[in-house]
Amino acid sequence: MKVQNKKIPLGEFMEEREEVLATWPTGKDVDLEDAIDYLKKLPDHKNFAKKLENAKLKGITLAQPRAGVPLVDKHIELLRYLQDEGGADLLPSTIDAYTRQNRYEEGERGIQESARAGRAMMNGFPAVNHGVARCREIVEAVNLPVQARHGTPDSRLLAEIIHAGGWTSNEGGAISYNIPYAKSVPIDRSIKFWQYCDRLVGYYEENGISINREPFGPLTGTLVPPSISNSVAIIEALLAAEQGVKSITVGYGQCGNLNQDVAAIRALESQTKYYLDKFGYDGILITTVFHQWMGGFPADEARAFGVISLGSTAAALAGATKVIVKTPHEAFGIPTKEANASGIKATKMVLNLLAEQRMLNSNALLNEIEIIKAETSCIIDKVIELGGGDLAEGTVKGFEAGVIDIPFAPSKYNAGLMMPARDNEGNIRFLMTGNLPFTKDLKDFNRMKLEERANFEYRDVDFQMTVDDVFAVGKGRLIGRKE
Ligand SMILES: CC[C@H]1O[C@@H](n2cnc3c(N)ncnc32)[C@H](O)[C@@H]1O
Repeated sequence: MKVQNKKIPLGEFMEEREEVLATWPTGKDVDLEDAIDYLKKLPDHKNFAKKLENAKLKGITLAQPRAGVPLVDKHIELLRYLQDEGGADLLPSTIDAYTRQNRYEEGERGIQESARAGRAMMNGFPAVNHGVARCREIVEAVNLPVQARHGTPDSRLLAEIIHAGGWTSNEGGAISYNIPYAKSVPIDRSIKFWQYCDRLVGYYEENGISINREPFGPLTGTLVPPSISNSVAIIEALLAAEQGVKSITVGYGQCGNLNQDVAAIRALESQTKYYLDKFGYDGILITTVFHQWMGGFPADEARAFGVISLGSTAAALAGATKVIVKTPHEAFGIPTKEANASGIKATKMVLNLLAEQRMLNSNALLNEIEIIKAETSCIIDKVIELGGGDLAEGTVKGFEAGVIDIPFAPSKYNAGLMMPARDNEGNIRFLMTGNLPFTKDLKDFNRMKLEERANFEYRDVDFQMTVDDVFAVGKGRLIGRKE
């Protein structure tokens, strides 16, 4: 399938909408004129893009949980609790796994079973099955903006329903909701799916409605080097801007070394701006989101709060616009509303204590920013070259060539030739670069940093470092030190 990084012509887009809205009965309730009218009436404090813009202006970091249960009344109860008791600044609706695979029949069954059982029989909120009117009930029941968070390669119908339903942000992207989430969705298909979602946001923007888009930063959430996740975020930001998206939140998942985590956010924000400017997209509101630790969590709740507080510290010192909150139930699964609220409270305690503080520009910080930017530029510039100047085509070719390569990704379209490991301070480095287009200097730098650790631990630089690092945090350490 031919892909092109070009804004979808309105007529072509409207034609495709007919087909998308017909894929499930609730699609027929989406009426763009009615949706624009409804969204125009939403107060600013319920608009995701506006709340992020305000936070960026004030230099504050907002706290947002993940949360989703199958039934509307229970979901409203949950979100109100996280708003009132937890103190959330922004609200999610985490979408269930069936909806993420467009398996709406099972979504329907999941709703019936949850109603019958009196408890959640699915791991999220099936927004497509519930439809526009019920999504609006949620927006009307809370005082905060609502965002769809999920992992859907084909989010076209979901995007139509949630935006018409008053949810003013959608998370995801052609790479970030495909490669880490699906085994066999071709990149060219997910690029087209997400160009549609972004074009829908572009249509709302052309009609005076601000809607935020948030590429999923952490990807597989397992030892992902900052330049890999930053490259993906910037590529998805550029693809979104071409379709008319004006509010973009680029994200990053905490890796654990405080200096590298702050550097990653600083590099991400400035390089996103650099590439958007370079390709002539102006007037874009760029914000950042820091995801608290996405890897294995300690089962002990007190230790879990330690991890949550470290992530909050990194987000605050980095000056991220938003932080995604974990809960003390992370090691077990879907949290209770109480556990979810306590994760937010712990996070906001740290954010408030650090409100007036930022990581200072030390040599270590500036050097790490430069390394991340240099690695990221190598990847993005090569992707554009492979595409003959077209970013969409270059992304397809980039994955085929292993120029973009995400560690531990399930997708069969991911090369899987690169391998990460931590250096002696816990920074994520490249143990193997596979076909990543790094300069010799960058490869030598990464090798040198891993040799420092190997010498310190009297071990070889090898894959065992990676294996030990994968399990370290669950065991209460950052670096998987040789026993
Ligand atoms: C991206 C993965 C993250 O999403 C979290 N998650 C997934 N579904 C839900 C859910 N339904 N409620 C709260 N958190 C959730 C999960 O715990 C993990 O931290």
